[in-house]
Amino acid sequence: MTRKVLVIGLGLIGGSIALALQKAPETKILGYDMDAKTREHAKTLNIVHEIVTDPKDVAADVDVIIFGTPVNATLDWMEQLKSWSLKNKVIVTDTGSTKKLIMQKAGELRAQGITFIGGHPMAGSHKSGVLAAKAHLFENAYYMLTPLAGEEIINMAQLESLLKFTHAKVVSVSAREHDHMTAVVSHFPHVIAASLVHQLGEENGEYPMTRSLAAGGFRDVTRIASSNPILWRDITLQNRDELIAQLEGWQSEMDRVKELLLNGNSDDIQNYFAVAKDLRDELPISAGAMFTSFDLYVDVPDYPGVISEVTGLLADEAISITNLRIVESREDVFGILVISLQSESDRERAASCIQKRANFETYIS
Ligand SMILES: NC(=O)C1=CN([C@@H]2O[C@H](COP(=O)(O)OP(=O)(O)OC[C@H]3O[C@@H](n4cnc5c(N)ncnc54)[C@H](O)[C@@H]3O)[C@@H](O)[C@H]2O)C=CC1
Ligand SMILES: O=C(O)C(=O)Cc1ccc(O)cc1
Repeated sequence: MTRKVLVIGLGLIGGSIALALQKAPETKILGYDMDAKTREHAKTLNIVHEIVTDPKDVAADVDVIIFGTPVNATLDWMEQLKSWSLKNKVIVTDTGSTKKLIMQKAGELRAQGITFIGGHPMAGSHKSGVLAAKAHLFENAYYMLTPLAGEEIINMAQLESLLKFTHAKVVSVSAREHDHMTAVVSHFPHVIAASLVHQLGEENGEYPMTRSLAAGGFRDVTRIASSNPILWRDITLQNRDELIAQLEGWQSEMDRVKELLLNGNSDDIQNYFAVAKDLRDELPISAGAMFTSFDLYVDVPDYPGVISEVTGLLADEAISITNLRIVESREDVFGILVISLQSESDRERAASCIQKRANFETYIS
């Protein structure tokens, strides 16, 4: 019997899950996204087997529902789910970065006989959207599940047997533990990254050259400030309490640093950095594909020689390419050429060259 999986929200995470789960035997992946362009891309790129126009219409026929939506949208969908007709044994899960409010809502679903097991793959990137989706995104990364207390073993086993096709390491934690730990290693660092960029922005008036000097270190610690603002608005709102606690901890840490600076004791200052270095160097090398290449997506018409035409244009302008792949090219639809470049500025130059000289549409996902 074919198992049917419905993925709602086909961006970076939903798209990647859909691609990974296509490897599960006898499994049909249906997908929905509220954005028409995303639906179109998901279809063209074979991210799912079938696109649906309204999830409610197919819900009664699916075995697993997975939300790949921003966490506030997931809460809205969970509310709507209460009025849908569903299979008795349906398993509903999500991929959201926060769990406390989602698992509260899961309790309401359980009261109506619907099984919801929270999920959160700990891999991703600052990129968003369906064009960034990759089948191997979750390989070797942790994938946290947050079952409600007393969740039936059979439901957990079924979900885990599906998720094994992501090749992630599945672990179960409580929603409270989840939101605390992710605040420390993920949510709060995003706030700090954004705040550093704001601080740089304030230099613009008096020292406009500062931003041109922002090199490796600044870029490393602020990469995640380029993430999707809607995603991070929702995560921040849902994990506010933990974030406020982190912020208070950070403020005392900054007071400690201020004290070190005021005292000006060189041993103490060196020791501050030495302890941090040891802790950082001892961090387990955690997997999970984090993408830092500068990819440019180009809609190319399907005619012979089109790829060499594009690469020729870039060569003319001395723009180096680090990788090139073509994702799906079917009769009468555009193929999408993914060109990896060495830097943001190379990507900008490549985009403007291709748009101007070939008149092909480009995206940076
Ligand atoms: N970006 C990351 O690295 C990671 C994100 N997550 C979580 O995964 C979820 C998805 O994030 P991404 O894939 O990164 O975001 P994304 O922005 O790449 O994709 C979200 C998709 O959901 C669609 N969408 C938004 N609201 C919708 C709605 N009401 N109904 C249907 N579709 C809707 C958007 O059109 C978009 O295609 C979020 O809950 C996020 O917290 C989890 C792990 C890593
Ligand atoms: O790009 C990065 O380093 C990330 O931090 C990606 C990420 C974003 C959100 C998550 O819930 C988990 C991982």
